[in-house]
Amino acid sequence: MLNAYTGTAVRAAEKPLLDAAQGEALMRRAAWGLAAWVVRELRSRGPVAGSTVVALVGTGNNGGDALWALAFLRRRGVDAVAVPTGERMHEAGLDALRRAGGRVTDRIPDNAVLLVDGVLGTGARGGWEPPRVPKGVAVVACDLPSGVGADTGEVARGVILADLTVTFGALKTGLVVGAGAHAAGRVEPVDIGLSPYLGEPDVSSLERDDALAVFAPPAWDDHKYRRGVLGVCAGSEQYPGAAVLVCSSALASGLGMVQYAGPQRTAGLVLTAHPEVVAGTGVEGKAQAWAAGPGLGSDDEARSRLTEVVEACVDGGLPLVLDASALGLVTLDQLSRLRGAGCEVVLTPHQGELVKLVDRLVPHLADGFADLAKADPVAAARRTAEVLAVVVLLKGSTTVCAAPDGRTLVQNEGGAELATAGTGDCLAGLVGSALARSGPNGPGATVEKAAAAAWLHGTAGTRAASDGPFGASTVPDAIRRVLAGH
Ligand SMILES: NC(=O)C1=CN([C@@H]2O[C@H](COP(=O)(O)OP(=O)(O)OC[C@H]3O[C@@H](n4cnc5c(N)ncnc54)[C@H](OP(=O)(O)O)[C@@H]3O)[C@@H](O)[C@H]2O)[C@@H](O)CC1
Ligand SMILES: Nc1ncnc2c1ncn2[C@@H]1O[C@H](COP(=O)(O)OP(=O)(O)O)[C@@H](O)[C@H]1O
Repeated sequence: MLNAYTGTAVRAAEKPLLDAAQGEALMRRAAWGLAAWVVRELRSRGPVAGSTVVALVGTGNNGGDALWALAFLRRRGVDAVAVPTGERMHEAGLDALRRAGGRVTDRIPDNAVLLVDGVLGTGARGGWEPPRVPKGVAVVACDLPSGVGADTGEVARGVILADLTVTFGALKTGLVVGAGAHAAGRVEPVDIGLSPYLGEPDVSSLERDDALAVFAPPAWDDHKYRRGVLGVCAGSEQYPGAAVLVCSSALASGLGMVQYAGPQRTAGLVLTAHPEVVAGTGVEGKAQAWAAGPGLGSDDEARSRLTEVVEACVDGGLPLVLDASALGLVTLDQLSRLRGAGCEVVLTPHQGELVKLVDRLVPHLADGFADLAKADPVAAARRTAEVLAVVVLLKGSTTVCAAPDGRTLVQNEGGAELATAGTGDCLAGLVGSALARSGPNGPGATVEKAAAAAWLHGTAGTRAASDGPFGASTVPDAIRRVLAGH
């Protein structure tokens, strides 16, 4: 599990150390870590000594880190060049650079092989206008790419995309969410001794082992009902394929059984693709969790199919994931009855569906909510989860999974290749599978099961993309490969 903290929290954690006159020591530790990563980057591209490294240096402590790092690099024989972006530079850092034999110029030298972005860090207010960075120059951001909001990942205006971000004290939320995560590239944290002062993380991310624990292989004495039975209520005359995608993904994740409830023609398609699915028109059976919504449509039949599933979950205290059409049909009364029955409930909207859901079910939050969902998806998912008292999995370039108590997991495994019709149906099948496998009383918080599904889905998407462009029907096979360790 990786933990990330808001920039505000990291600054608060620095405070006791700054009050104890440890500021310069912290900065030198940070700069030493940055310089070490720059050396590794240089080495992977060619010789270290004699290569030109330029740093864009802002007016604050972020610039100070960059100047100290340049001074350390100069001692390794690097041609270390500072380019100031403001009226002043950190005094001690500049002094260190000068003493080490580095130089200050007003433009990026043509022979620079690596650029350190040391303009703005956690003290940034808004964005800036970056200069043009020559092609082929590696970019290493100091603490975070300048212009990325450390608390949210919002990019205000102007940012230089980094190949690597070396971040100090702790991962920042802004480096693992949305545009900030994209701008940061690979992220390497450097320990500067803040851990005792950090408190609870703002958001966390599941790593491979955490996610695979949720999708663990069967125990030697398991039987099919112990491995989990997922009920699927998806697909319609208009969108029959959704039913197949949900069932295929659930099966690929290794369940004991998938039970399908839907009209005959759709059931026929499901059975043609997967004869092992137990299909019927109603919800009777042995389902231990339900996935409802993909391709259901919005007519009376869709509404009554969803109602049937909700009632089955309320009666049995079963977990339920609601996706796509179900997000436009579910009522506040149904959600409250599910909660009352102790059911685990996960809603899986994308940004547009979340805004509509809030408009319809939580009108008092609706004002400005569309802007919030765009700028700060973590806050938007959290607020909705809290008000509706369910887990919200908000889809997008970052998948945000928020629990009603505020616990939030963010996953970034998938790339934009997943933005193709039907991949959300696959994700619904995986969330359903995670809920069914551990059963209603099984271990692991609901939000972790949702995040594990997002991890598997994103990793499968990346796996599928490595073979070229793909459609959603390829995702189940990629899920199997990921679980097989290929
Ligand atoms: N505290 C420590 O000892 C440690 C701190 N550490 C490092 O310090 C970083 C935080 O440093 P920080 O607080 O000095 O803020 P920073 O991010 O450099 O930016 C603020 C400066 O930029 C300016 N400015 C703001 N917005 C702007 C804009 N849009 N466009 C242009 N200018 C803008 C603003 O100037 P002002 O406008 O206020 O005059 C101010 O001077 C942190 O990320 C980490 O790298 C580590 O070394 C560990 C030890
Ligand atoms: N730019 C992106 N980067 C990474 N993943 C993305 C991106 N865009 C969409 N996705 C993922 O693709 C899936 C699309 O789901 P959804 O919008 O419900 O599609 P559909 O309804 O067609 O199945 C989600 O899991 C989402 O997180």
